[in-house]
Amino acid sequence: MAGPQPTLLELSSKISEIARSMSSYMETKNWPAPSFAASSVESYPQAPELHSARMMLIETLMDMLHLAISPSEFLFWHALTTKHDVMVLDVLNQFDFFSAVPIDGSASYTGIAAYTKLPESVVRRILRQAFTLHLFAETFPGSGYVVHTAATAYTVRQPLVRSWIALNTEEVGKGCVTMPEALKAYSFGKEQITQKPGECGVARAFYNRDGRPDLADKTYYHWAEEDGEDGQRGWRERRFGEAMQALGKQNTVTPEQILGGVDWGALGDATVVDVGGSVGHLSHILANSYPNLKCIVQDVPGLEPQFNAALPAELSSRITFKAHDFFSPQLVVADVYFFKNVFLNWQDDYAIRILRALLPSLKPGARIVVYDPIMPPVANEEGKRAVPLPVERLMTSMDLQMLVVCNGIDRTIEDWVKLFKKADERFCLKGVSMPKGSPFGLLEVTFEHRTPSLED
Ligand SMILES: C[S@@+](CC[C@H](N)C(=O)[O-])C[C@H]1O[C@@H](n2cnc3c(N)ncnc32)[C@H](O)[C@@H]1O
Repeated sequence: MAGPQPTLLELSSKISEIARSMSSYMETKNWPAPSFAASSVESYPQAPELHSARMMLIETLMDMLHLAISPSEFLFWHALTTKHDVMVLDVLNQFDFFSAVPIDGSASYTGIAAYTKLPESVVRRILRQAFTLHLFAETFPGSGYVVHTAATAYTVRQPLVRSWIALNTEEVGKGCVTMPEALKAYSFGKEQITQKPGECGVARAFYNRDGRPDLADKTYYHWAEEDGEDGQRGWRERRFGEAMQALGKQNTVTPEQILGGVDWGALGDATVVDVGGSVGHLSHILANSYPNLKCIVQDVPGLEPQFNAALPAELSSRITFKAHDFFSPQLVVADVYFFKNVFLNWQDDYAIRILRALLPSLKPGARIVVYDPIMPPVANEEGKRAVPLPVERLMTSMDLQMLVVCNGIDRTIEDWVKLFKKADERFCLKGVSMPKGSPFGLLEVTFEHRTPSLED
């Protein structure tokens, strides 16, 4: 890293300055600030100016923490602690420590051991590391009685987050461990990474351990759909659906940001196909905001019961579910095909197949709306970080999540332009809206259906 280096003192005064301005802003608006207590508010309010300040505060804190630890100790600490942080979260979740402690009271170690059916000695050791992450706490250090903190209380109030934790710790976490093995097997010494979903870290960990070529096209979704004994078949798929719902409930992204710059109202009585729409949470937002819209959620058949369970009665006449494989020709003629967080799962060969599968039903002027991460450039025109460090870190982690789970990718704007052109020259990128501070973008593409002329 060239150029002037920040000092601890400079960083600490920047931290105080931002913290002061955030606190006074919150006070003037009468907004309570989050605390460690179980009764704390769950998050900061959605105000763009507050969000920017918060990202800057986290960036500065991250820089200061790194400097305070020192370069050599950082490597030792990081390699030692982070995997145990993940393991501890996994154990808390799998053995349901969250229910073992009452939300408005405390539990003894003996009580937690009885509830979780784990030896008390291991309960104490797991919790001791958890406390260092503000996951549970003792009423006071050494009291022997454990209470919820704000973060663990969130799992009680929003239980779907537990499926998000499980997806990451139990499935993606194992895929991270086998990722180097997958890279050695399929990509080492090659110009490009393999495009095949069955050759990723998760495949190597679970369903294609021996690298069988006949399983190279098999995806995480196929595996999640079929895994499990008779009555339990599809449990991973259901849990994945819950994890997506939990992510959808995260209020860091507002419905306005998801719906972006598209003039949905101007569509009038239109049909929107929510392709790969999971249990329909995006369609709920759309149908709620625009009473003239009808939505058809298309996804794998196993998600239909969860779709039905999640569908609010007042929207049931306007949102329906249709099992559909998005690699097969699209059969529904619609005004808009909305793909939210779908293409990130697929390398270009597959993404192009998904786009081309739409062609049989695309009428002139039909729109394809894509909501997906848009990978920012590393640096802006001034040669500075293009996005704050915590946003950069979330983006790189999401990109690697795609790599590990399905050999997918988070694309830059240039990648998107190339992808649409390669899929079909008639796809025309009309606009991109990226809410400030958000890693996601909304791409609006129209299908310019030209009658071939003599020059063509
Ligand atoms: C990352 S999730 C996104 C879900 C939802 N759109 C959202 O934003 O929360 C990708 C979705 O694609 C679906 N999917 C995967 N393969 C599919 C296929 N071949 N045909 C249809 N849907 C598929 C999955 O079941 C899953 O719901």
